[in-house]
Amino acid sequence: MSRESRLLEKERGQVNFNVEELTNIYDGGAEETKLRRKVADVIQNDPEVRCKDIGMMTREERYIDGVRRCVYLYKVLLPREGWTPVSKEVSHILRFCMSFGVHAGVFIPCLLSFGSDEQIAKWLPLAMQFQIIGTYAQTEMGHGTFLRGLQTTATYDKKNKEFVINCPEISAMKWWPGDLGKSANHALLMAQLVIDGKKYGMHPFMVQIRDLTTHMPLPGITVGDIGNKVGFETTDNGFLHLNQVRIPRENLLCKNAEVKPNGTYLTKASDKMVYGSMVRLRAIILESEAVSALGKACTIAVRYSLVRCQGELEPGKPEVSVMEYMTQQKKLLPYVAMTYVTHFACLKLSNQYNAFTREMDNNDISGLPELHALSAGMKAVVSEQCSDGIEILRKSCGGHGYSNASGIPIIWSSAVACCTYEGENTVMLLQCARLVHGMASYNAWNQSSVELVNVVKAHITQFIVTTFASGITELECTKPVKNVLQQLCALYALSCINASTGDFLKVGYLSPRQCDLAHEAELELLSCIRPNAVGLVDAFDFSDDLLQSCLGAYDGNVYERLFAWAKKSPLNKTEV
Ligand SMILES: CC/C=C\C/C=C\C/C=C\C/C=C/C(=O)SCCNC(=O)CCNC(=O)[C@H](O)C(C)(C)COP(=O)(O)OP(=O)(O)OC[C@H]1O[C@@H](n2cnc3c(N)ncnc32)[C@H](O)[C@@H]1OP(=O)(O)O
Ligand SMILES: Cc1cc2nc3c(=O)[nH]c(=O)nc-3n(C[C@H](O)[C@H](O)[C@H](O)COP(=O)(O)OP(=O)(O)OC[C@H]3O[C@@H](n4cnc5c(N)ncnc54)[C@H](O)[C@@H]3O)c2cc1C
Repeated sequence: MSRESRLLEKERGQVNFNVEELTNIYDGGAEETKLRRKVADVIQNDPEVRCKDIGMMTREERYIDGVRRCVYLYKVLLPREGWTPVSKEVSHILRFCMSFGVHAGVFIPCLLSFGSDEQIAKWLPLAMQFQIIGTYAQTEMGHGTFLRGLQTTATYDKKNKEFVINCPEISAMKWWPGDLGKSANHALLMAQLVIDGKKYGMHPFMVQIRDLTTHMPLPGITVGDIGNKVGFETTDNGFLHLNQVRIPRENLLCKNAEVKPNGTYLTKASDKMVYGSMVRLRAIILESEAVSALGKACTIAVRYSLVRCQGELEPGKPEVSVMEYMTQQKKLLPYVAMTYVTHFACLKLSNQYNAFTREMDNNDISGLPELHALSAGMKAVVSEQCSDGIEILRKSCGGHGYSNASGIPIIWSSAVACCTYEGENTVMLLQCARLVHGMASYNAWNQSSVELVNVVKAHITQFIVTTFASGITELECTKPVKNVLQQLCALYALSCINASTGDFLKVGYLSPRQCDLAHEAELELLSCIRPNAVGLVDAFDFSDDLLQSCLGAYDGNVYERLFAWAKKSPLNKTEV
């Protein structure tokens, strides 16, 4: 056993709470843990679909690997295991990053949100069996945030009972939709509806873009991949230009509004229902795309920091693990706390979303404005805090943190996108401010928007802390687990306060002495939590396969893994 493995084993011996109990709480119960592990075992024991190290792959190899694994998953593995795309098991499969995230996670749910019963009956079975592969095409080259500015039009042709879809200029081209570039043959396309020269705003249309046999683009369609990005390498974000493309009248997804054969426009629900898909995604992607990513980065950085020996605390004494340095504890442990605290706040948000969908089934959408405000604010605050944290955790691993061998750069490159998609964060914060504080006149409004953004960040952080604090109070668990959760709650709250003492001092909410006390209390908590650090990240229960990290493996064998990984570099195929 290597020295590093022995160090980690010693650390695990001093954890003072039941790690399995905390895993069960994090998962939402022992049965959930059992289900998640069963799925992980099935995935990891099937070489056709298990996670592999993509660190050395080209962009094209990563895309092809993601598509191949995904098709195998749906065509072979799910039927073999007796699982359907809506089985609970599949919700755990999304953790194993593959392609078709937008098809499965956006296109299909939006079809269910916007389609009539007949339209769902027509397209859903095809989508579930991948006979059609869809994208959600809303954003254009020239507009992403300002939806009322979208330029793609859908003009109703009464004579032929068709819509004519057109991108009037280059900036109207759809740009960014995931799975669009090479995979999708259909698009759930958002366009401005026009009837007899009158504009009715953004509406959803089902548009076939490729031939189902040859996969060639249909007439009037120009489609392709937008090129290399910061991350999301397994996803072919694409461009789509439509030149006078005709679709049947029946392809307007008409749960909320329809156009009669004679061109009469009939609305059936609030025009805000068209925004529903964005509320849903903001409410449910945070856990899988931001918080889970932070948990992986914490696992890697904590395990590595416990085995990385560097320097002496006392001259002449043996080298210590970098986790003994208070600065390292300050870098890592508040983000371990954030993972737990935001995980449970996101759970509350998704529960609120599910409650809203039940109200919506009874035609009650009165809760939509509040849910829009909370989901927009949470999406902005949590995605930013998590992605900022992942970068701090990467830097805390020194040089090896800068290598793909650590696994953290790939984790960060995917998580940070959550600050932009589904609503750019600043815009989301301002939406939350508007709904929480009311809309002043546009000029007073723009002049105060910088402060409003900060006010909303504080508002949402307070929601996160109070949600977790009340959740712990109600939680039935052993005392050691409750104690460590209370420490994490206090650490997250204090780290947020200490990052903003200026605001508290400015308004006289805290005195300078109280600010000193808050700072001292945080340092004391770091020391209290330090002995449990490895147990807290072990409780996330990320397998080595999921982490794909030479620094964060469960056994701590960092150096052997690093060297074995480097030797696989394509540059090492030849000595010269
Ligand atoms: C489980 C998932 C699995 C896999 C997926 C994995 C990864 C996903 C990766 C990528 C997917 C990404 C997809 C996308 O990015 S899709 C595109 C997302 N785009 C956006 O979010 C656009 C953001 N812009 C907006 O939301 C609006 O334009 C904005 C709200 C910013 C401004 O609206 P507008 O300009 O129309 O004016 P306002 O006066 O501000 O609003 C009008 C009115 O409507 C209300 N409103 C606005 N938005 C919403 C909403 N979402 N829900 C409810 N209500 C909304 C707003 O409050 C105003 O109401 P009122 O005051 O009563 O007039
Ligand atoms: C990885 C990834 C995947 C994506 N997947 C999809 C997809 O599947 N389907 C899809 O339709 N789209 C997708 N998108 C596009 C995404 O939804 C948009 O990029 C996003 O909505 C932001 O819009 P934008 O790019 O036009 O930014 P802009 O709105 O142009 O933002 C640029 C800057 O302007 C500021 N700004 C804009 N408006 C305001 C305002 N009113 N007040 C104050 N500041 C403002 C913003 O804060 C930002 O700083 C994806 C994007 C990414 C990165």
